[in-house]
Amino acid sequence: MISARGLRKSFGDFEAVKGIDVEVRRGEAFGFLGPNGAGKSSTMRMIAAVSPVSGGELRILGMDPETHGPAIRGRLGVCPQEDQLDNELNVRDNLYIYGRYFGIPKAEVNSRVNELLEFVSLTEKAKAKVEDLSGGMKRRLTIARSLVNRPDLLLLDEPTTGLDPQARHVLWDKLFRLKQSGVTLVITTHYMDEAEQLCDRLVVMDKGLIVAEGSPLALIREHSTREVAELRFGVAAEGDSHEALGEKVADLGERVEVLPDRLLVYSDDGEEVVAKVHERGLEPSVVLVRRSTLEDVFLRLTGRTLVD
Ligand SMILES: Nc1ncnc2c1ncn2[C@@H]1O[C@H](COP(=O)(O)OP(=O)(O)OP(=O)(O)O)[C@@H](O)[C@H]1O
Repeated sequence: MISARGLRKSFGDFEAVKGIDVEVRRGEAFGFLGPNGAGKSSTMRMIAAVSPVSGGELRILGMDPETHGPAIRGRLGVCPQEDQLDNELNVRDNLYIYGRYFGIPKAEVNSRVNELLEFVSLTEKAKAKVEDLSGGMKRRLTIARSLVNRPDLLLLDEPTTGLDPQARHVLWDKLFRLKQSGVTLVITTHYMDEAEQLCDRLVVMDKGLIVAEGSPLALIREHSTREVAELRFGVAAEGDSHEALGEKVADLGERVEVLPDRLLVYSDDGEEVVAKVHERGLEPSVVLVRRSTLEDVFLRLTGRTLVD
């Protein structure tokens, strides 16, 4: 569906995407995970055929975006980072106008709109004004709008940024069902839980480069341990700095990360780490044992957290 080789994007002297290779297969949910400024949106805009490629090779649905932009755009669904809905129109008309814009005949557009309203659970809001919708409803309407032309490939740029946890889960459910219906999804996100929930495969991007690639599970297995013990110490605990405390527990795991507010001890058995910490007379004020996530993978590969 998408094939990129040495893909680059420059803005003047600044290179936002520094030569990446990406292969997205039909029917999968593929993610670009990375912090703000990693180059995810710049990549997505090239894939959407709305921003020219600065270097390398890109094929979307087998076509070159430089020569086949309109043909590509006609077969894509694009859900941008910001909802660009028409506030003057009601919910239904937002979809209707878009369908007509794609040249779909009136009768067909009407049944398509009904179908989409049903799919995103907005049938009862069909006559509501866009400005009266919640953030989650607006996102769902934006997704419905991006599906008007029955795309094979749906591009979603940060689909749940700014939504509350419940609205995010509702949206994930809709995206999951779309994937089951055979639509290929390409998602950018800086939420590792979103990437873990939705993506079959993903690339981790940082500063315009791909730093890792694989399924969420494979990435975690390859770059982290099964569990992590998070230890927080009170102010001036033991009279030691975090670095010094990190030294004291360094041998308890495969590795230790010293963050400004906590220590992370990586081991396959977090409870055992905690027991040994106590045996050494150290008393963290907060202890949490959890499984490793993509956040740990990112930290391992870049030395930074995703929200830095
Ligand atoms: N039109 C532009 N002109 C100049 N610089 C740009 C432009 N668009 C993006 N950039 C820069 O390119 C870099 C990558 O931005 P991009 O939006 O692709 O990152 P991102 O990973 O999508 O982050 P975000 O989550 O903030 O959108 C950033 O440093 C950004 O400031």
